[in-house]
Amino acid sequence: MADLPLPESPRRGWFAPGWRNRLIASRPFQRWAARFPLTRSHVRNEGSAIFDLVAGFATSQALRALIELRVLHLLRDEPLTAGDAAARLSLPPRRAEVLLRAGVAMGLLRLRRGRFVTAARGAALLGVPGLEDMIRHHDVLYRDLSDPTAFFRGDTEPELASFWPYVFGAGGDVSPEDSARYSRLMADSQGLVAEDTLSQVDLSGIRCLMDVGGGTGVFLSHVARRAPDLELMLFDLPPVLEAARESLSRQGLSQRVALHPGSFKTDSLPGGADAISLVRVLYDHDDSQVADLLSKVHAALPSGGRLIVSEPMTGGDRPHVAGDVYFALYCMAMRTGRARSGAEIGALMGAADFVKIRPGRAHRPFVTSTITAHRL
Ligand SMILES: CC(C)=CCC/C(C)=C/CC/C(C)=C/C=C/C(C)=C/C=C/C=C(C)/C=C/C=C(C)/C=C/C=C(C)/C=C/CC(C)(C)O
Ligand SMILES: C[S@@+](CC[C@H](N)C(=O)[O-])C[C@H]1O[C@@H](n2cnc3c(N)ncnc32)[C@H](O)[C@@H]1O
Repeated sequence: MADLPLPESPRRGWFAPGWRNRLIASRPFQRWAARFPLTRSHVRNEGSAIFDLVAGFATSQALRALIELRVLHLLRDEPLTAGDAAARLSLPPRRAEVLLRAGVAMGLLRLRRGRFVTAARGAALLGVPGLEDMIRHHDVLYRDLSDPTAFFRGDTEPELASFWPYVFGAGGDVSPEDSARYSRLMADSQGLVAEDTLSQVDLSGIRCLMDVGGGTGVFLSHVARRAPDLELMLFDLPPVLEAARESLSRQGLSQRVALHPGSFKTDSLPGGADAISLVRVLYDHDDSQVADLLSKVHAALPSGGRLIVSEPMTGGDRPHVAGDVYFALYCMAMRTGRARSGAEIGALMGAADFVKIRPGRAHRPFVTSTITAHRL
C-alpha cells in the first residue's frame, strides 16, 4: 500500500483518519470497492466527483468561449448543424463541433437530429442579469490563478484588483471605459443580490434606510419598489454617486433617494437613518477596516437601530464551493479584504456592540447570505 504523507493522527484504531485514508488510497481496496455491490455506486460517484475537480478549469474555459462567441444567443431560436454554426461563428468546423459538443455535455446546449440548440439551462444562464459579463471578466481571475501555488504563497501580483478600481478609492487613473465596465457589472449583478437580500430581511418597522457603499443605488431602487413609504439615503464615494444620480434620475427615483457623498475610511456616517445596509461591502476590506466601519455604523444609528449585512459568505465549519472556493479565492486575488463566515461577521458585529445578531435563511449562498443586528 502506498504510504500517504499524512500527519500522525491523534486518534488510533479502526476509525483513525490516517488508517482509513491509507486504506481508501490503496489500489487493491479501490478495485475491491468498485466491484462490491454495496460500495460500487459510491465509488463511481466519488470517481466522477474527483474528475469534476480535475477538469473544472477546462469546463470553465469552454463556458467562457461559449459566452464570448455568443453561442447560446446564436442557438437560442434557431437549431443549427455544426457546419452552419461554424460558418456563423467564423470557427473551423471541427473546432466548432468540439465546442458545441462540450456545450451539450455541460447541459447548456441540446443535440437533436444533428442540430444544436440552446437548452433550458443555457437559456436560464442568459436570463441571469450580469452573469455573461461576470463570466467574461474571469479572464482576469484565470490569469491570476495560473500559478496557484505561488498565488497561495502570496508570491504573485494579481491584476484583479485593478479591474475594480473603487476598492482603492475610485477616481485615480481609471479610464472612463473601465469605470463604466465595472459599474455596469456591479449594478447588473446587484439585481439577484437585492432580490435575495429582500427575501431574507424584514424591513417592517424601518422609517429610513441608508445603504452604505450602495454603488449606483440598485439595492435602494429594489427597496423603493418593495417599500413605497420608506425614506432612502445612499452613501458612497463622490464619483460613484455621480453615476448614481444619473441612474436614479432615469428611474424617476431622484426625489426618493438622498445622496450622501463621502468615504467611510475618512468620514463619519451621516445620521438620520434607523437602519443601515452594507451590501457586498465588508468582504472588500480587512478586519480592522471592517471593525472601524461597523463602529461608524453603530455611531450613526439611533438606539434600536438596525444593521443589515448582505454578501456571499464562507461556510464556516461547513465550507462550500461558492464561499470557500470561488469567493474566498476571488477576495484573496483582490488583496484588500476576505470572504468571511456568518460567525466571523457576527463576531465583528458583536465587538462593535451590536446585539440580537441573526443570520438570514440563505437559499442561494452563491448569490448572497445575510445577517442582521440591532443597536441597543
Ligand atoms: C418551460 C419549460 C419547457 C421547462 C422549464 C424547465 C425549468 C423550470 C427550468 C428552470 C430554469 C430557470 C428559471 C433557472 C433559473 C436559474 C437561475 C436564476 C440561476 C442563477 C444563477 C446565478 C449565478 C450562477 C450567480 C453567480 C454569481 C457570481 C459568479 C457573482 C460573482 C460576483 C463577484 C465576483 C463580485 C465581486 C465584487 C467584489 C469585487 C468582490 O467586490
Ligand atoms: C462591491 S461594491 C458593492 C456595491 C453595491 N452595494 C452592490 O452590492 O452592488 C462596494 C461599494 O463600496 C463603495 N466603497 C468602497 N470604498 C468606499 C469608501 N471608502 N467609502 C464609501 N464607499 C466605498 C464602492 O464605491 C462600491 O460602490
